[in-house]
Amino acid sequence: MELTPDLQEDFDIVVRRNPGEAEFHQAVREVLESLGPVVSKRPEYGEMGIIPRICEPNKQIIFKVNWQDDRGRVHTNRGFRVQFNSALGPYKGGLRFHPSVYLGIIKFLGFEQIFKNALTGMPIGGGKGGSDFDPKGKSDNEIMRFCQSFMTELAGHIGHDIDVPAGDIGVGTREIGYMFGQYKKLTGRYESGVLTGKGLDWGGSRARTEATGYGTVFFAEEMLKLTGESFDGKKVVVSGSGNVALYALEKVNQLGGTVVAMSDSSGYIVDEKGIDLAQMQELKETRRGRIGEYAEANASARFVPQGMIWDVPCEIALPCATQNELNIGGARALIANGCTLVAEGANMPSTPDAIRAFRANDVRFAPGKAANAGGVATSALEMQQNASRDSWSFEHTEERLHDIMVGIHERCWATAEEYGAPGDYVLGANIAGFIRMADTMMALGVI
Ligand SMILES: NC(=O)c1ccc[n+]([C@@H]2O[C@H](COP(=O)([O-])OP(=O)(O)OC[C@H]3O[C@@H](n4cnc5c(N)ncnc54)[C@H](O)[C@@H]3O)[C@@H](O)[C@H]2O)c1
Repeated sequence: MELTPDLQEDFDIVVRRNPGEAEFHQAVREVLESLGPVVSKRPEYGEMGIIPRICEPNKQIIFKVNWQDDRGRVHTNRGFRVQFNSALGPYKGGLRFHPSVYLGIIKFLGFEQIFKNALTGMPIGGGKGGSDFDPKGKSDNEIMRFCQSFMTELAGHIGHDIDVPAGDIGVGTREIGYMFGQYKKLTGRYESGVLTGKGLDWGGSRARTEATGYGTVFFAEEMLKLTGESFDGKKVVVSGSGNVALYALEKVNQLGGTVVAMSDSSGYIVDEKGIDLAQMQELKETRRGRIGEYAEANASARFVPQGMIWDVPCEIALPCATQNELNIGGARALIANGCTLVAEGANMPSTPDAIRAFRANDVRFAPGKAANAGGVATSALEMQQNASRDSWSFEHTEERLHDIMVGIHERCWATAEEYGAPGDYVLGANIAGFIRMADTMMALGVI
């Protein structure tokens, strides 16, 4: 899609200033493509330089992380924290440990995060961090030593009123625990609100583990309701088998749908009988095994080591693994097999040409910054519980999450309609998130 000349100029500056950061350019372009109608309606945003200010992170911190493996060998990784925008509250966003991590990945995720957090309506700014450390195959002690060393470098930059990291790919409750322990030791303070995704015994929130996957399904449920449909009896494909994917599976099951395929980076499994949650949790959360083992244990399932999970016929697709995992080939396969709804549990899993194909073929499409916002929203609920030294029930927290997702859906839907693009959740999410941030930045002055 073409950009208006002013937005093109803003985008050219982003590309020039951040060379080689393809994912960051992709995330910025996708947002700018939606903003044409807003900046022409509200020229004051242009006069106050809101867009260039939003595209430039407040701070980008890069640090060295040395650690020793179980045989005493020394390794050096790189750590990142990008504090993108704090107009609406302390920086908030996860930490990713994966060998593909470099500054461009963290910036794309941080940029997405500021719009997502704005959309939730909660008092949280946007940030993201991580490391090129590969947790795969590491012992528990190696993970602990890495997390401690990472936090030794990060601790001086975060705090419950400054920046509150959480989990993402490769970072779950175990890693948050080791990092929280090290932060406590370094600072001498029990500052519960400095990290979210904590264990329930030490300040975590019920339903946080489930929140991103549940929230994605709640969002898709709202989309279905508009045409009088539900998950009941629907065939669903969920990519990934990590935190987001597992709890999307659980909620789809609860709503009467059947998840027939899931994946990890080694391939995918198909089980027309429906994938069993308890077995998958045991395999992925407890044993941390490879997905092919599920097919070895279940006669009704088969493992496909190569190829594309999107070839599996389904009515609903929930990409919940990683960025750019659903390309034009995947989109064409989904469309040809009759898929009518795609909701992103992962961040930016669909490539721009895949999204264009969904639009052109009337496939309802929910972008991650709206559909997966339940995770960060529940992190904000965890911060609320920490601040009041309270602990809510699972039911209460899930109900809050559900209400938040219904609210985000409504906001995206109404905004898309207001700007003349009914049903365009990409445009609705980008504009609704942008306006809340832009108005706040105007109110706070040029700082
Ligand atoms: N955890 C959260 O609360 C949260 C919130 C919002 C968005 N997200 C996004 O959801 C996605 C998944 O995060 P997660 O927390 O479930 O992480 P996770 O580490 O628990 O799981 C990641 C999953 O993706 C799979 N995967 C990674 N690279 C892959 C590849 N190249 N091909 C196929 N599968 C691959 C892994 O095997 C694993 O199953 C990410 O895009 C993340 O940014 C997570």
